[in-house]
Amino acid sequence: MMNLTPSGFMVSRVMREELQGHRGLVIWFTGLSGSGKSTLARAVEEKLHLAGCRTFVLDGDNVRLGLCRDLGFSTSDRHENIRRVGEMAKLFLEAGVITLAAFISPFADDRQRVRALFSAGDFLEIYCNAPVDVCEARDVKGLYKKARQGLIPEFTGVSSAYQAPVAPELSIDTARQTVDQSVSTIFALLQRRGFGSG
Ligand SMILES: Nc1ncnc2c1ncn2[C@@H]1O[C@H](COP(=O)(O)OS(=O)(=O)O)[C@@H](OP(=O)(O)O)[C@H]1O
Ligand SMILES: Nc1ncnc2c1ncn2[C@@H]1O[C@H](COP(=O)(O)OP(=O)(O)O)[C@@H](O)[C@H]1O
Repeated sequence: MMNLTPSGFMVSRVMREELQGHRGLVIWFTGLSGSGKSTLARAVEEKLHLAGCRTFVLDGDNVRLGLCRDLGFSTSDRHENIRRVGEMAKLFLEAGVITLAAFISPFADDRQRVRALFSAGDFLEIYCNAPVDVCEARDVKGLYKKARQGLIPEFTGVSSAYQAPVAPELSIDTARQTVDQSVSTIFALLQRRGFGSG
């Protein structure tokens, strides 16, 4: 394409991980608006941080105010949003960080392309599974109400599709579980993968 040569640096991912004492990881939360992605990403991050891990949360709302401020919610803009976030998560992984990405990421092919950026074991997909009526009843930001009034076009679950993951590493029923139960379920998986002390 262009005349680009990736640089080799003196400090590798493995050297960073050895210095800090744990591996990097990408934990990707997908689900409807209000399904619990941000809540769980924040809670898991806090617990990992207190256990001495280097962490960072990438979240739809904050990324869309900066890096992706030029993007809206059309299918092609969501596609570009998830592509950029996937690439950013890859950079964070090289930096050795445990990255918690919380994006609706409604389309299966976009999520698959993100997954393909990573080696097995470096990427965990967590489906925050709650029916749209539960998310709508929560209406954390009042967006469902606006979407039903026709004030927000292409709103996921109302006027834009959400394709549920078929084989995520974890599917969490956030409609039935408490936040604490969901955090424990995630930590059980992380501990099986050698992360955190619980
Ligand atoms: N049309 C439409 N559809 C869905 N969501 C909308 C829309 N307009 C604004 N918002 C707000 O944007 C947040 C979702 O951004 P994402 O980057 O996660 O979306 S996507 O993955 O590109 O589909 C989403 O945040 P969460 O509620 O945390 O999911 C909303 O606050
Ligand atoms: N098991 C659970 N996991 C995550 N959130 C839950 C759970 N049970 C109830 N909730 C509530 O659901 C809401 C989810 O909102 P939020 O995390 O902003 O969702 P999202 O980031 O997916 O839009 C919060 O008010 C949270 O307290």
